[in-house]
Amino acid sequence: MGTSFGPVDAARWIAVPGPADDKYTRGVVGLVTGSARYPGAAVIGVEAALHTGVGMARYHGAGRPTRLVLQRRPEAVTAEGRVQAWVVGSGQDPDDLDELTAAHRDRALADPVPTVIDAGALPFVERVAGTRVLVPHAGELARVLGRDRSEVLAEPAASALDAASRYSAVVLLKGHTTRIADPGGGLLEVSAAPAWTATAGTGDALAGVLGALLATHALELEADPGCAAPLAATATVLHGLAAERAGRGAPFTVLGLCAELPAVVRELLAG
Ligand SMILES: NC(=O)C1=CN([C@@H]2O[C@H](COP(=O)(O)OP(=O)(O)OC[C@H]3O[C@@H](n4cnc5c(N)ncnc54)[C@H](O)[C@@H]3O)[C@@H](O)[C@H]2O)[C@@H](O)CC1
Ligand SMILES: Nc1ncnc2c1ncn2[C@@H]1O[C@H](COP(=O)(O)OP(=O)(O)O)[C@@H](O)[C@H]1O
Repeated sequence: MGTSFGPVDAARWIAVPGPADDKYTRGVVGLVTGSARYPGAAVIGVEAALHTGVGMARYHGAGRPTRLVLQRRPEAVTAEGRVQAWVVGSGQDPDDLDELTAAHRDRALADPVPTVIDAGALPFVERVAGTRVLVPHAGELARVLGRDRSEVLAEPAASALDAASRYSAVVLLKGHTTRIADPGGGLLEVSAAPAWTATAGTGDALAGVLGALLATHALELEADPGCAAPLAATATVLHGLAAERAGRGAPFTVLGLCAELPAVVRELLAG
């Protein structure tokens, strides 16, 4: 039904910095992820974004996730400032979120730049001012559509397309085959990841990879918001190939997946 999207396609969507670039022209991604309940999701998203390649990652959240992010990645910037893309909602429960994080979330959702909307931010999709990229798993998409999870699993492509049309969004429905639906009815399919990828936290990493790709393609997205769909497919390819490299037919950890991202980028650029 959809168009298959693979490594050759993905290689076209990796921004390579040139001699005239600085950290700001490369692109800054902002993350409002994690919470007291799920602090690790904050660390994973930042780790994934930095390993995908970005000029800067800004992180905004509560005290504990912020400390953990800085402990792992001192290069993360916690001061507020402009970003070219946001990642919002991984590791958050909208019914159990502190006021500071909720305020950061609401500011990010109102910023008219491309925004990755994950997990706890999905209920707020209609508030998102910029180009919307939803990254639900089947259970989350079911809640977004008001359907049963079994219905989404039975008709994944149609479900993703429905949500894309309803919310004028790119919808990346995660799974062994990941479907990327756009509001115009386009559908891309990516099957790059081993089934070992079904482990807690890999979705948080995917959101970070995608945030980095959106931030480093700000000019392309401004000229054509439709670029969000191939960029979402590219994130899925990078993530799947990094999972394959991290596990090589065996289990792996999410930080191990993130550590493989630069090698995957190198391989794709080498052709
Ligand atoms: N390290 C971290 O901080 C992580 C944080 N995460 C965050 O955790 C939050 C919740 O994500 P979920 O995808 O779990 O949320 P969901 O609410 O989509 O999934 C929970 C549902 O899974 C089912 N379920 C739970 N335990 C089960 C079991 N043992 N066997 C069968 N079914 C079971 C139940 O139906 C439950 O309602 C999100 O904000 C997500 O981003 C996850 O990404 C995991 C890693
Ligand atoms: N059977 C599978 N084969 C390959 N990849 C999978 C499989 N199941 C899940 N994945 C991938 O693992 C990731 C899981 O994301 P998600 O469900 O959001 O987990 P979490 O919220 O724990 O981070 C997604 O990238 C998804 O595409």
